[in-house]
Amino acid sequence: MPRTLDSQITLEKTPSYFVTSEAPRRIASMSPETKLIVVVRNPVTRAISDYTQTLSKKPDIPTFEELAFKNRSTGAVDTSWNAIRIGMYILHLDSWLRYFRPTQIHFVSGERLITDPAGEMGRVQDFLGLKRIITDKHFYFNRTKGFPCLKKPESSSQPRCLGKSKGRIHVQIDQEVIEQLREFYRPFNIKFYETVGHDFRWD
Ligand SMILES: Nc1ncnc2c1ncn2[C@@H]1O[C@H](COP(=O)(O)OS(=O)(=O)O)[C@@H](OP(=O)(O)O)[C@H]1O
Repeated sequence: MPRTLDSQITLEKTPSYFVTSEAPRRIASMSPETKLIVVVRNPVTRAISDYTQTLSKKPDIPTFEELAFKNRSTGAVDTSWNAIRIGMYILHLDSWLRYFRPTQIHFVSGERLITDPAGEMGRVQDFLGLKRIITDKHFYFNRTKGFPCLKKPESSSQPRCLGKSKGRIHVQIDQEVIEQLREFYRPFNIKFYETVGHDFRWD
């Protein structure tokens, strides 16, 4: 990590930290007062998004249904498949809570990050103890992209949207499969809401 002045904070982003079992201990031993930010979205949508991304790189993989279930007729979900396992947020959170206080962890709603980016960024800034500099005026909704974009990032006078790999069209999944996965995730989601004290309304 780079050194910082007292007036600065260092931000580092690695999506896999949250689901890496050794990460909490290592980060806590480096800096126990670290603040952690995790973006979470409906785990069913997350799994489909994850699969869509993998499929775009490896078109020959089995279908989503084949990977998601150990046994489709009994509805036994394959929790060893990463796309499924990552969305069992409460299991991962439990490992972090062995090393960090709940107040050190902030969860961003992936859904609200799209519908209300300024609101979500406002809460992130509050969590980091920063003045609310990023507000509504920094975002606009780009109809072509179908997502909010930044009006003017610091380094440029041009508007900036996220790249093509963010916000791609998901593969179509049978409604029945979606329902089975919703059922599967419900108890994990409920425990997660109780632990973080916020209902993300995925159920
Ligand atoms: N403003 C804006 N523009 C584009 N995309 C946005 C935005 N805000 C959130 N999202 C959602 O971010 C999802 C991709 O983020 P990931 O964390 O999955 O990306 S990655 O794993 O680092 O590739 C991506 O998921 P998919 O829609 O499933 O592709 C988006 O829904």
